[in-house]
Amino acid sequence: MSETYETQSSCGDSCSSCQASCSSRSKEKDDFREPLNPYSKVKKVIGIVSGKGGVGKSFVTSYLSVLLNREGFHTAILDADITGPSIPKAFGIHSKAQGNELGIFPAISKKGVKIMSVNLLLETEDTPVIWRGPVIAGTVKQFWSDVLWDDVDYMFVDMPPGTGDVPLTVFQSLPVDGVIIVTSPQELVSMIVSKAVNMAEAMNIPILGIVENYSYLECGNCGEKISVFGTSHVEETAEKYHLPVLGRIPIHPSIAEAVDKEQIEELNGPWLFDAADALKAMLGEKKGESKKSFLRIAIPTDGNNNVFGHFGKAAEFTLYEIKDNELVGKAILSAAGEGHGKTVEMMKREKINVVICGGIGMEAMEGLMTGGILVIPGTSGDADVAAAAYLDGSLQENGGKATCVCQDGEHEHKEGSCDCH
Ligand SMILES: Nc1ncnc2c1ncn2[C@@H]1O[C@H](COP(=O)(O)OP(=O)(O)OP(=O)(O)O)[C@@H](O)[C@H]1O
Repeated sequence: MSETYETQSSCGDSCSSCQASCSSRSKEKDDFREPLNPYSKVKKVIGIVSGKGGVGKSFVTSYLSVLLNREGFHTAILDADITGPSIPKAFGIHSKAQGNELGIFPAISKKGVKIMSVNLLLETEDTPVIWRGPVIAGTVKQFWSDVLWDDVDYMFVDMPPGTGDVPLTVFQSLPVDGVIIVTSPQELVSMIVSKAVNMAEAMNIPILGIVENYSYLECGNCGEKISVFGTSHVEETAEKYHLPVLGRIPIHPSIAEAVDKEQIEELNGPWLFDAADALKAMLGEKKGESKKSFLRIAIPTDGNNNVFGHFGKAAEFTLYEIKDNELVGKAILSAAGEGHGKTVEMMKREKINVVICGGIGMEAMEGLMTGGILVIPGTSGDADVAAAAYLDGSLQENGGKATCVCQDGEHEHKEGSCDCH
């Protein structure tokens, strides 16, 4: 890449303490980047970086997305560690990415974390990715601009390890709002963290803090903390760069087990609560305060509680009101089947968050998505079952992928089915 970043900023010698809103960095950064696709809104992009490989960067990325998702935030992971993608497996995702003319659908975990990784595009998961820096950066850019992320509060980017050409190019491809540096307690740590700090500062990206992984091992009998990798230097390193320590994670069998069993969303541990609080502060949320999750799901139904085959022709929608993942209300909304334009407007008026349907025209889908409504097409059968499947995550994994997104007028609309295939 011929362009280089402006390393000076109006923030003085160090940009590590400056906030995401620092105007001196936003303009010059934008010049390098693809725009986010028009159907997505991402509030904060957080890069998880490490000065070297194998320090648990992917675990920190995944677990932070899980913690904030648990609190009701919409979280996503862009797996930019292209040559060593390990994120989908930790969430038990083995499906392939699907798409349509509007873009690529990310995989959605059981609890609702959106994930895009090169592993979702490979023929088989064990195919090695042997690509050079510019190709990797091109793929990461596409993950940013071609994936239908919808509405995301925090997008976590699992950066390629190290501070060489590849992570640098990836950094330049994305509008990162802040980075968290992951490290381990070894002698080398100061030098490795220095490199990561220098890289972030050269890019004018604020550093949110340092997380130390593999900090210690706790004896199961006496509770003694054993420093397996030697005495930690994280505090003095953090002090040197005026950065907070956002977490010290022990070597813990439950972590390795949760990742190996593909159940990271079931893991419980307090190790990254400070990091989660620092991230919440970026969106003005209070420490320890949980964002309540209210959800309004609309499903076109046929009068017998079955999913009706075409969104725009449905005479009624069944509305499900959800609070904290529990059904708190169910009602019928009359739609009169007046066509997709009026139906889209009705969905916006009714403040619907998710539409689950059978077939849907491209224009209607576009209208809903630009209104910030998540669309899951290709669903049939009992509407209650579909709504429940959405809530437990199985609809996103199985249904909705057989996307029946068809061009209006190019197929017959039959009651309860769509003929576009
Ligand atoms: N604190 C921990 N205790 C136990 N196991 C851990 C811990 N942190 C990470 N692991 C395990 O170590 C392995 C490597 O972790 P991870 O994939 O997160 O590293 P990484 O830094 O992303 O690696 P790379 O830089 O090579 O991409 C994983 O199997 C993970 O489950």
